[in-house]
Formats: sequence, structure tokens, C-alpha cells
Amino acid sequence: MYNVVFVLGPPGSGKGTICAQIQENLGYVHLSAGDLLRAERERVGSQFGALIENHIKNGSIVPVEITCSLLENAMIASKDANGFLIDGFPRNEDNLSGWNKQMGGKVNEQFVLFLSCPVDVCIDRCLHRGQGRTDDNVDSLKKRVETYNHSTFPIIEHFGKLGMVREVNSERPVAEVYNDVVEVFTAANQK
Ligand SMILES: Nc1ncnc2c1ncn2[C@@H]1O[C@H](COP(=O)(O)OP(=O)(O)OP(=O)(O)O)[C@@H](O)[C@H]1O
Ligand SMILES: Nc1ccn([C@H]2C[C@H](O)[C@@H](COP(=O)(O)O)O2)c(=O)n1
Ligand SMILES: [Mg+2]
Repeated sequence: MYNVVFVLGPPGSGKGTICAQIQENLGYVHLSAGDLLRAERERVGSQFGALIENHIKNGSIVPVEITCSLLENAMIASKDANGFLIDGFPRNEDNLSGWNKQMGGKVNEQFVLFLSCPVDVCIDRCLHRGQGRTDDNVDSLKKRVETYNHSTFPIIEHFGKLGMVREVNSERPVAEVYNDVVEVFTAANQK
């Protein structure tokens, strides 16, 4: 049974940044759905490269069959890990239903870490990220924010109704955000 924490929030809210620190200090393996998709996009021989790039540039969501298989393969590859941080997933209803279909009975969903941050702050962070991403531009970010508002936030609300969401304000300095995130993990792992 894989222990899983979903990490959700607007683009640029700091999911990858915080997940990297959690991985380093708390023994969870960080799996960024976006990073896995970008790697698949670049993989020689992949049949999904163009499809993935189109979705990334359009800020839309890749069919779950592709993303969920990448996630499960990555979990299998680190099967002895204490737990997994599933960063940027599930991002819409298709992701959620596909995950439940493929992973039902195989995972213990501990909680959803929701990094909340004003969209204007998030957009500015992405525009200054400097990682050469094809979706860190005004047009793509506009679409990514629209996807977040219309598709992803309802998923956060779904988990909220189940009492599974742990919200942390990520507009603050990284160190302050991280300290609060550690408290969330500590509380969750004391149960
Ligand atoms: N608390 C923070 N304060 C200031 N800058 C931050 C903070 N957290 C992250 N950043 C910076 O903001 C940018 C986006 O952070 P990060 O890539 O972690 O966000 P993300 O939520 O993973 O974004 P995406 O969904 O686009 O992958 C990075 O340049 C990062 O260094
Ligand atoms: N569940 C997911 C996660 C990501 N993607 C695609 C579309 C996103 O805009 C892009 C980048 O994700 P990020 O690195 O910003 O978390 O990857 C998707 O289709 N499905
Ligand atoms: Mg990220």
C-alpha cells in the first residue's frame, strides 16, 4: 500500500519548491506529474510527445491514462519509500476518476496539501522562474490559471468535503511556508 499526499495549488504556488524540501527532510519521494510528463515528452520513441507538449502549452490537462501510468511506474520504482508526494495531481475530474480506477486499493491517501497563494503573485513567480519552461509565458499562464480555477479548485473542494485538505498560505517566505508544512506532516503521521 503506497502512502500518498497530494500537493495542489495554483501554478507558481510553490508545490515543487516545498516538495523538494519535504523529500529532503521527511523521507517522502517527490513525484511531480508535470516533471514526469515533461520527461515523457522528451523520451526518445515516446508516442505522446506532441500530445503532451500541446497540452502543456495550452495549459490543459493530459489524459489521465498517460499521467497515472507515469505516476504508478515511478512509485513502483521507489516501492520501499515511506510515502509519495504527488505534486500537481489530481488536476481535474478525469485525473481523479482515472486515479481511483487505476490505483484504488493500492494507496493510502493521507491528505491533500493545498498551497494557497494569490494568482497575481503566482504568475509573477512563474514569469521570473527562469527554468526555460515552454508554459512560463503570459498566454500559457492565462490558460493554466483558467484550468486551475475551473478544473483543479473543484477537486480541492471535493477533498475538502471529505475533511482531507490541509491549507497552507504560500504567499510568505519559503522558510515560513515550510515550517507550517512540517507541522501538517507531523500531525498527520502522529495519528
Ligand atoms: N514562498 C515563496 N516565496 C517566493 N518565491 C517562491 C516561493 N515558493 C516558490 N517560489 C518560487 O516561485 C517559482 C515557482 O515555484 P514552484 O516551481 O515551486 O511552483 P509550482 O507550484 O511547482 O509551479 P508549477 O505548478 O508551475 O510547476 C520558483 O521560481 C520558486 O523559486
Ligand atoms: N496532472 C497533471 C499535471 C500536469 N499536467 C500538465 C499540464 C500542466 O500545465 C503542465 C505543467 O504542470 P506543473 O509542472 O505546472 O505542475 O503539465 C497535466 O496534464 N496533468
Ligand atoms: Mg511545479
